[in-house]
Amino acid sequence: MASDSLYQLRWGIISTGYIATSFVKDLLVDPKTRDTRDVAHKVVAVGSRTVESAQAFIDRLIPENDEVKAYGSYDGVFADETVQAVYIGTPHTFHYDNALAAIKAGKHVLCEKPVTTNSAELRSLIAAAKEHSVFFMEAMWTRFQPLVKEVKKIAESGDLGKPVVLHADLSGDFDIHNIQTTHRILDPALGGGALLDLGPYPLVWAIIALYENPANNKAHPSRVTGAMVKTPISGVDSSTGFTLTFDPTVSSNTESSLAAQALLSCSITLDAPTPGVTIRFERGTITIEPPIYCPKTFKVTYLNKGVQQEGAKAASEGSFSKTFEYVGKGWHFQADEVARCISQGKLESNLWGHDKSLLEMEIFDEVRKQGNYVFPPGVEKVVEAV
Ligand SMILES: NC(=O)C1=CN([C@@H]2O[C@H](COP(=O)(O)OP(=O)(O)OC[C@H]3O[C@@H](n4cnc5c(N)ncnc54)[C@H](OP(=O)(O)O)[C@@H]3O)[C@@H](O)[C@H]2O)C=CC1
Ligand SMILES: O=C1OC[C@@H](O)[C@H](O)[C@H]1O
Repeated sequence: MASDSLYQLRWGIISTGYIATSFVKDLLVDPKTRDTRDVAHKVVAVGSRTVESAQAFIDRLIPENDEVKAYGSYDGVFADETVQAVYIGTPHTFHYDNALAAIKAGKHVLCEKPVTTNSAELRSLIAAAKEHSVFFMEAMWTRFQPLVKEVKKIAESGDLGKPVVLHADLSGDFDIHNIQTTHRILDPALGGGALLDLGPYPLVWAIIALYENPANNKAHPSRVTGAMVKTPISGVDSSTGFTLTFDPTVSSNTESSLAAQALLSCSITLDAPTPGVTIRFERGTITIEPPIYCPKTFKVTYLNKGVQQEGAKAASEGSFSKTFEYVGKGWHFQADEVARCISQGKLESNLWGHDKSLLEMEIFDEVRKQGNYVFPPGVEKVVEAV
């Protein structure tokens, strides 16, 4: 594709709940409002468990487009030849089956977080996507926020030194004493609890600031610890704390000089704290204001400590803050990445590739193991052979 031409991606939408609605509203925002000029989006089909719900979704969100097809099943969207890419917005425990069906139908896939319920399911999906030569990505929208690009630039410039400690929390009060136990946040059969729903966000910040730091050289954390508080209402985790330790290592395939820890937490009974993320470096601190999934404001404070050390760069004095604004809620940036990758024939994103989703799911497996959170039988469609 020539770089000055516009590539329009034709989407099929799976499910009609909260996140599918939010995503489609953002797909309909004019890409030029965010200075995106190379890609654009078109919704061509919507699949729901009932055709009435699919049609109501279209009437509500895309009333002026009478070419969008409504299907009373997800399979209808997978079989639709006009659909190039499928967006999956069902509860966690359906992601594996829905994504696999889409991949087998030859569709590119953007699947909500957490991409699967465990790492074995994800490995199976990655293998299927490669076999069918389709693009596959977890909808980790935070990674594509404009603020993240800027924070990474500062964090990796060397002015602040290396990162040492990262604190991140995403909590949200779901009023768990007054909602039904069949709500996806409480029901273990839907992968309920804080870790799988909110945990991806503190973790994505650890991946952005520590795992992706060039000094880490893509080494995995050498230790992961986790502990869970379970609610007696349904047995799912109401709060989870987990830590990742990155030790300097030299091995046959990696050499990392990063010595850092991430202290991460999430809760379904509390509001989000401020700041939501604190990244402490040798010579300064970056804080991120909530919501940490689509943050708009960060602050950098320079300590100017140790600048006399040989090789240390002199940092600026004091502190500064920066705020970002854009039209829409921020889900469109990941859609642009999907369209861009597909237009370039890529099967995964460089920014949020398969390795990062796999790291996420392996960490969640370990934290659930240490927290003794076992899903009901049948939830995990693929399990690792022991
Ligand atoms: N990226 C983000 O910011 C967010 C991501 N999410 C993620 O999106 C996923 C869905 O969350 P959310 O939109 O809040 O959930 P909702 O309950 O609002 O919507 C889920 C939809 O999935 C479909 N569905 C299929 N089977 C079932 C079932 N057995 N029970 C319930 N729904 C079913 C339904 O659509 P239909 O009837 O049309 O088939 C339903 O509307 C989760 O994995 C969550 O982690 C959620 C919120 C924000
Ligand atoms: O992804 C999410 O972000 C915001 C939360 O409120 C929601 O439950 C979660 O799924």
